[in-house]
This record gives sequence, structure tokens and C-alpha cells, in this order.
Amino acid sequence: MSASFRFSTSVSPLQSHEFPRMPSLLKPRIHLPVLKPMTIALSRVVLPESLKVAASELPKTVVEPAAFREAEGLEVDSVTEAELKENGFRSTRRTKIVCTIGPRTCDFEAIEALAVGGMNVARVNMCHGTQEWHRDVIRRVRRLNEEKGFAVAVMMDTEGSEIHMDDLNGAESAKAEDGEIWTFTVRAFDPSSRPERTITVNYDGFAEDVKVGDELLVDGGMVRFVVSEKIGPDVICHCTDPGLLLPRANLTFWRNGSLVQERNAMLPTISSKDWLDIDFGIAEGVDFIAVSFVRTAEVIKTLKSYIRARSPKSQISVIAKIESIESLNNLEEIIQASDGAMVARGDLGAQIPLEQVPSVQQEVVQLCRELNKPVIVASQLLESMIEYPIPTRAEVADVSEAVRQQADALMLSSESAMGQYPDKALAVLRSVSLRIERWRREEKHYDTTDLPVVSSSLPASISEEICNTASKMANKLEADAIFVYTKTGHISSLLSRNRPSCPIFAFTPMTSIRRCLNLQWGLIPFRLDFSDDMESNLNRTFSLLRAKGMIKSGDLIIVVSDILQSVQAIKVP
Ligand SMILES: Nc1ncnc2c1ncn2[C@@H]1O[C@H](COP(=O)(O)OP(=O)(O)OP(=O)(O)O)[C@@H](O)[C@H]1O
Ligand SMILES: CC(=O)C(=O)O
Ligand SMILES: [K+]
Ligand SMILES: [Mg+2]
Repeated sequence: MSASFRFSTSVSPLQSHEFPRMPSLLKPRIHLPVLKPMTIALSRVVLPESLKVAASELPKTVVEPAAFREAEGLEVDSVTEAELKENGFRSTRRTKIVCTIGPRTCDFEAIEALAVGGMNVARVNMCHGTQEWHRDVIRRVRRLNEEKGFAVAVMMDTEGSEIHMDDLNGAESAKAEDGEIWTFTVRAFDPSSRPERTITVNYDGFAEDVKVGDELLVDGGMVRFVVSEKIGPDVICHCTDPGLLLPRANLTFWRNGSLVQERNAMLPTISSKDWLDIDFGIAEGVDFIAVSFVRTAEVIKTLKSYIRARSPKSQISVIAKIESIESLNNLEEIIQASDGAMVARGDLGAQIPLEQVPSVQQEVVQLCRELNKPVIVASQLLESMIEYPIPTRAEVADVSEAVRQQADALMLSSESAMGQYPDKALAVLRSVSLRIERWRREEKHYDTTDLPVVSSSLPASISEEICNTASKMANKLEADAIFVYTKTGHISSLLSRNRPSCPIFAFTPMTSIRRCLNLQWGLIPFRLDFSDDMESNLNRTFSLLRAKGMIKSGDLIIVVSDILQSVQAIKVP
């Protein structure tokens, strides 16, 4: 067995001989003319009929995201700082981590522990809890960022119009045994009047739509029932696969081996409750809105123009959750219209045969990279860690595969929301990511594939070419880091997309952009005010970073900026 395959419990600092440095390379420059920044025209908001009622219920004022403190100098969190100081650039983690915040992790200390453990994005799922609960969580994340210099972004995940069970009147779960008779109904009950083994379903057409003989799958098959009789609003079923029913668990029904989806298709992707949650998210200044059960690109476009109209200055990115058959049918248009995508394997696996999930994951990850959109791989990565302190070997293999595919981010769901070991689960994602990334680099597995052109105008194409060139240069010269100075964040995403072998230090004057960049592969975002004079920006950055011990003389840096369309290779003086 070669040394590089030897197991270690911690990620050891890489040996210096692994990164031969360029002997005496000083400032070769490739200069291109400075180009005018592009202006983006705002389109008018046209809400479809089905959304108009919901939208009219919303407050009329334009909501601005809450103001964030813009610190002086260079803003970076202590965890990144320590990591860079101790381990050097090469060993920083490239794959980002999203943690779902739930009852287990909602207090300030638990959120801080996740941030210290490497959480890049905190996700709140509007399926669960009240807006007040989520508001408290979002504000705690913001306080943590302000007090400790973190750039943890907040992602709000919409409930969507899936069919699901009620909240079991607050019970943690209910056990369905083999052969038991249960009633699924559209009638609602208060806790005192709920008949035994009766579940309310959130969708009025339910009893009309199911047929005797249909199979009812809870959470994609965790519990299974067969419909034996229909009595008015009540659907009588017997349990064929026993298990635990969890509050608000997702329901699908299957007929002759196929998912019944006609009815789902009539529900709006963004329900009236979702619009209220979206308004709440805009008001609270969330960084990402993840849209559940996206079916078409239209809904993404509508949401994006809605956000622009309500909060013109906000930087909210819209993430399309790929978790339905329709989303697969319209995949490219949906991803093109979005600011990123999530492979939401939980619901996806309830809609397509499980054995198709891995190839869909690979396809979505690849397509996102081609279209320059960040992609998150989500659900059941470390499911067993809800209960156990170590993952199964199969789970580690699954995480490794997502890292090997170079997805931008991995996501914890129940593991961090309500599991017993949120910090340990996070540590597993972190160490597996580091190990697999290092393995790829050692095997020189970094990508040299030519990515398709994404830019549609000349200035944008120039930026894109510069980023492709800079990444290739960084790989060939075995640079220590790429520095990118960006006001909008766009060029840093074009660098990230190349998956270069060294990390990318992204300097941006906006706190909100810094948070958004935290979802993207390989970017280490810093907040920094910079001028149009790149020479002085560089000198300032070098001295700030050197003072913090985060870079040292002789480090080879490739520099790109959206001020000056140029690539520079510089040795830190
Ligand atoms: N805010 C919350 N309050 C209470 N429980 C939560 C909360 N957020 C998550 N949970 C619990 O954690 C579990 C996993 O959370 P997560 O949001 O990832 O799953 P999910 O509901 O299956 O996702 P989705 O509905 O987006 O497909 C939930 O089923 C729920 O039990
Ligand atoms: C995350 C999510 O929504 C899913 O996996 O279904
Ligand atoms: K959701
Ligand atoms: Mg889902």
C-alpha cells in the first residue's frame, strides 16, 4: 500500500515537498484593455394568475434586506485563518457544507459549534416550525457572523406543494405495524378528537384521486400502505411495510408500479404559504431561497423577478431543487434560469426508481458545472449518524463519490437538524472531503476538460477566458493560490468552475457577496474594500495577509480581478 493511501484519523498538514514552487517567476503579465462594466436591465414582474391572490396578501412596501456591518480592513473568520496558518493553502477544504438547522442545533452555541466545525451555509426548512422560530435562527447566524467574522450564508428552503401528512399534533412519531388498518383523510382534528390511527392529509383532492389498490408511500417507502376502501373523505388502508410515521412526512401514491402525478401537477410550485415565507426570507435578508419541487424554468424566473422588484438591492440567489420527474424533463432550462441547484435525493428517490438516483446526481452535477451554477448534493449522506456516532462505510463511500464528482456542496439534513451527533456528522463530511480532495490532487485528477462557453457578450467572454487561463496557469505553475478581486462575485464563480488545484482567495467589498461565495467550490471569501488601483490592492492584501500569517514571502499567487481584465503571476514579496 502506498503512503498516500494510509489511513489517518486527522487530516495531517501536507508535506512541503508535495508542492514544488516555481523558482524565480516574477510578474509575467497578460494585459487586456479595461472594459466597461455591464449593466443589467430589470425586467417587469408578471405574476401568473395562480399567484396573484397570494401576492396581493403581502405587504406593499419594498422590503430591504437588513443592513449588515461592513467592517474595516480584511474580514475573515478565525477558523479559516487558523486553517490557513496551520495547514497551508493546499490542504484547505474545497467542498462546501450546508447544515440544516433544527431543534437540535438552533441555539447560539450549537450554531457557533457548527460554524467552527466548517458549516458554510445554514439551511432553514420552512416545512417545519414557525416563522418566529426561523427568524430567531437566522438572526443568531447573523449575530455570529457579525461578532466572529464568519460568512455563514443562510438558505431558506420553501415548503412547496407536496402532499404530506399532518404534524401528528406535536407527537414525535407514530408507529404503524404490519397489517394494521389506518385511515388517511382530508378531515382535520384537534388533539382531543383525533380518532386512533388516523392521519390528516394536506391536500383536498386526496380522497377523490386515490383508487382502491393504490400504494401509499410515506417518505418514499419508509412505511407503505395499500388502499383497501374509500368512504367519503376517508381512505382506509392497511399497512404492508411497517415503520415510523414522522410529523409532516411526505406522501406519494403509486398505481401499477408508477407514481400518480397528475394531481401533483395541478398544485402550484410556490403555494400561498410559500409566498409569505419568501417575503419573510427577503425581509430577513436570507442569501439563498431554495425552491422545492420545481417543475419549470418559469417559476424560477417569476421568483427572481419578484425578488428584484421587492428588494432591488438584495443579492438573494435562487436555488432550484431537483426532486421531481418534471424537473428532470426540463433540467437544462431550469438550471439555466436558476442561480444554483440542489440534488434533493430524498424526494427524488420517491419519484424515480432508487437505482436511477446516482446517475441523475452525476448528470445534474456535471450540467451545473457546464452552466456555471453551484450545485448541492443533499439527503441521507450520513443518515445513520442521526442515531450513531460513526457513519456506515457505505455512507462514507457515498460522500466520497459526491466529493469526487466535485459538487460545490454537501448537505446535512436530519443529521444536523435533529440527530444525536450533529458536530460529528459535520466532522465526517469535513474529513472525507479533505481526504478525497487530497487524493484527487495527488493523483493529478484535477480537471483539464474544456468547459463549454457560458458567456453571451464579449466582455463576459473575455472574463471567462481569463478565468480559464488563470486556472490552467495555476495548475501548471503549481501556484499556491489564486487571488480574485470581485465586486459582483461573477468572475470568482468562473474560476471555481474550473476546479483548479489550488484554493481561490476571493476578495469582495460586499458582505452579502462574501456569504454567497461561501457556497462555491474552492472559494475562500474575504471581505475587503479595494480601489481601482490593482497594484495598491495587491500590496495592501499581501501585507494584511502576511501580518496575519496567512501567506508568506515566496508564495506564488495568480491574480485576477474584475477591475482590470488581466492575469498576473506574482511571488509574494
Ligand atoms: N425547524 C425544524 N423544526 C422541527 N424539526 C425540524 C426542523 N427542521 C428540520 N426538522 C426535522 O429534521 C428532519 C430533516 O429535516 P429536512 O428539512 O432536511 O428534511 P425534510 O423535511 O425531509 O426535507 P424536505 O421537506 O425539504 O424534503 C425533518 O424531517 C424534521 O423532523
Ligand atoms: C432536501 C430535500 O428536499 C429532499 O431531499 O427531498
Ligand atoms: K422543504
Ligand atoms: Mg424534498
